[in-house]
Amino acid sequence: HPEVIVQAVAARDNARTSASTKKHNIADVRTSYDEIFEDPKIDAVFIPLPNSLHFEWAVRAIRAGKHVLVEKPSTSNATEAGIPFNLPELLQPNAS
Ligand SMILES: NC(=O)C1=CN([C@@H]2O[C@H](COP(=O)(O)OP(=O)(O)OC[C@H]3O[C@@H](n4cnc5c(N)ncnc54)[C@H](OP(=O)(O)O)[C@@H]3O)[C@@H](O)[C@H]2O)C=CC1
Ligand SMILES: O=C1OC[C@@H](O)[C@H](O)[C@H]1O
Repeated sequence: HPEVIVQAVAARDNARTSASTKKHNIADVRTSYDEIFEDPKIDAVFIPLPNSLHFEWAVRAIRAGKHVLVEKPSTSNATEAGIPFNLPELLQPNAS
């Protein structure tokens, strides 16, 4: 979409990630997910981590005030599934 800018990518292996981001003209590579959450220029995050990490990082992202697109399955069990969609942050205007 022309209004979407991929601002940054965060991953554990900076050298490997840089090869990929260069190919896609993404200049900004971070080594921690928290750096993404702390950046006010970033409105939304995409979470393509292994399944077991989806819940933890989706909740952290929502709590950081980001819009979240999380890969499926969004959580690992029924208990986790009830939590992200009921966080107080999602009651804020423009939350989704
Ligand atoms: N493959 C499939 O058939 C399907 C996948 N999905 C979802 O799509 C997304 C991408 O899938 P896929 O590429 O197979 O996922 P992978 O599990 O292969 O890759 C996920 C990435 O997460 C990063 N990562 C961060 N922490 C860890 C960790 N502790 N252990 C392993 N990787 C870690 C790695 O990136 P780095 O090394 O750069 O940090 C890794 O490349 C996932 O969210 C998955 O749940 C959904 C449906 C089907
Ligand atoms: O294989 C896959 O990995 C990524 C997912 O978004 C996709 O739906 C799935 O088929």
